[in-house]
Amino acid sequence: MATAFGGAPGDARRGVASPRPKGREAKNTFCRNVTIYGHCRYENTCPYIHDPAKLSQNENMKKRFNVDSPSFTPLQASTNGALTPSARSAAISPKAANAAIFTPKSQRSAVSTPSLHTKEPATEWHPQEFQEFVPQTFEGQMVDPSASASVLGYDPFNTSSTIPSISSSGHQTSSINPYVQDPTGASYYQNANTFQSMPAYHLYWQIGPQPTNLLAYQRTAHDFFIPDSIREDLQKKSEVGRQILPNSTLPPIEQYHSLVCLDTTQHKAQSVFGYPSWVYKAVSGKDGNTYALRRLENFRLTNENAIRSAQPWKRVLNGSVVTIHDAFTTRSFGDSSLIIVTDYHPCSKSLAEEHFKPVPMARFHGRQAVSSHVPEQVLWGYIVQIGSALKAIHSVGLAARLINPSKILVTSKNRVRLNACAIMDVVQFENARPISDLQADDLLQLGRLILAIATNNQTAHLALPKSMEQITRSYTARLKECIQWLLNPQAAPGTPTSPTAAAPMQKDIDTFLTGISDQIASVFDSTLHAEDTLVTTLGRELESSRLVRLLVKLNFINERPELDATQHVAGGTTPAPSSAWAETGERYYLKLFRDYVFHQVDANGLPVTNLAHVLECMNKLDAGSEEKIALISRDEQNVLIVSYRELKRGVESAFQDLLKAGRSTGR
Ligand SMILES: Nc1ncnc2c1ncn2[C@@H]1O[C@H](COP(=O)(O)OP(=O)(O)OP(=O)(O)O)[C@@H](O)[C@H]1O
Repeated sequence: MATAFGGAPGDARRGVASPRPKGREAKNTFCRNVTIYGHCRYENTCPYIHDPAKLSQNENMKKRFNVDSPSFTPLQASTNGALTPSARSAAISPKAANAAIFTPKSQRSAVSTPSLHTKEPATEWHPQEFQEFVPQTFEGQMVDPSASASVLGYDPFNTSSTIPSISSSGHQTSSINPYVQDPTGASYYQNANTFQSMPAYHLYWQIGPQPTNLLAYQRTAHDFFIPDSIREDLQKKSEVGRQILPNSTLPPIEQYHSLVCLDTTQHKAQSVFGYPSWVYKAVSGKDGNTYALRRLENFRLTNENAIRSAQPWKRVLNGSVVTIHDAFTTRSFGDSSLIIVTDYHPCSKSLAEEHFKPVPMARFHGRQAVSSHVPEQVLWGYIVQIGSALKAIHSVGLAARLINPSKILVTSKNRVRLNACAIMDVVQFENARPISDLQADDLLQLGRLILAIATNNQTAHLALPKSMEQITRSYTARLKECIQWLLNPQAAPGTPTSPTAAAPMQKDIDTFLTGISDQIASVFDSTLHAEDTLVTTLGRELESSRLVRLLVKLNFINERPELDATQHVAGGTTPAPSSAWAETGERYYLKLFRDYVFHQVDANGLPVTNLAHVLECMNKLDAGSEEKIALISRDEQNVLIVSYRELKRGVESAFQDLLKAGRSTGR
């Protein structure tokens, strides 16, 4: 059996001597027999030289370097390093000028590192098929990098249907903007207009930390989708946000309809507002958004200006304040009620529910669960977030007035928002206190809130020395100092707050934020980490949506015999109705590919539902990989060997025909 190199297997191991030289080569070689045995038995017929004197002069000269050797001449500067045309270079075919740029193998194969011991399959070279690589996104948009955006007339924020670009000839051309709604929907699919063999980007670009024990090309199924916890959380929120009560007796209020009560308490006593209060989720008929409506039952408006005091709150847009949208009174419930319209945060609960809700333990016959210790970092998170909310509120001359565990919403893990702003301004409009008093009171209430959560006791401030002892035992001196500062009454002018301080300590939100700046930096850093994680997650979803669009495309085109008939009538390329998808048709393999991807069965004929297989196939199809797959007909009589590249070409052409057919029939 001959190997690829023409020798018999094992030749190399047996150490066979190299073949005897022939012709001119032999004439310049001294016979080894003369060297070893002193004479050659075949001197008459042996092609080697037996007389040392007969060795050619040329051969000797070649081996020595002497004065006759040609001197070294560098290439002429004018040629810029290029070889001057010589007889040798002239022999190269002019076609070589069109040859593709050399690309190292390792770069060509992005799939895996090529093994040094594996032979590359011999590929036929068709120069017309291979072009110089140009990233697709910029194909036809090669611009002078020095050209400014204004010269190009390109406004990245303009949503007009085309993006002007400069062609290689320097003329401005228009290319499709894939982000614009287009009636045909064609531009929504990547590479809609042309067949492109390689995607212009690296799929599944990795951001952030990776599992270390995987090879470069390996992925886990989780790498393709957002983490289960986030997905579950978002899905729950979406479900709860869309929830409606079919037989609800709650009336629509103004433009708000589909009311759902969010309060689980059946019997309402007077709440912190002085009125029984209810919270509803409702959909606005004006903008279709969902809002939270807080209703204060039996509220009588005695002064028109009272309701106007909610107006400035609309301008408080802070991440730690539930945004206020509107305030009005209504008689829709059969009484006179005050309604405050705020942002709706699905699946949220109050800080009271988070930290003070008794958890009955069935195993211990109704006894309450032992309180759990709240980590200090969580408490600092609350302090910084509420501090930021107070900064936004105080700087527009308002006061939060209610910093109470039941009126602070926990909208996601450790994310809190003040939820009762504006209400006290309306309700206690007549007996309003000076704003400086109210703002100082905000700081005091914040101190009580943190003390209550840290000691797991809502009335901890009533037994302050004992509570502070508890804080000393469980938390750092830094946190204790912070709580003490907040709980201290406003320093009177001229009273130094520390023995070393000459001037009285000013007690306002700015002083407070300056005092906790180290903690703000640490919370800010955690927020940045959380943001990085979310961006990574978003990146994964980007690729999932790409696959969804490819799947949609596949399903649009697969098995459309009726479309072939339309094309035939409309002058399409398909020869006869339904023939393209028939067993002899040019699109038959797309049908088989669908079976290959989705309808696989195991050796026992049982369906295989392997997500990794589907993702692998879809990505290879999208990339137009050269890899070949065997597609087997359903009766198992025929096997078609097709590359993903051919499949991709087939998908594109079928989809283009589909679009053409849609346009020609006016659909
Ligand atoms: N803006 C909002 N978005 C989403 N849910 C909210 C919103 N405001 C309140 N809720 C939900 O409504 C529930 C009740 O809120 P509320 O402020 O009435 O608390 P409460 O404990 O019932 O206090 P009170 O005894 O004063 O009525 C909260 O636990 C929360 O789940």
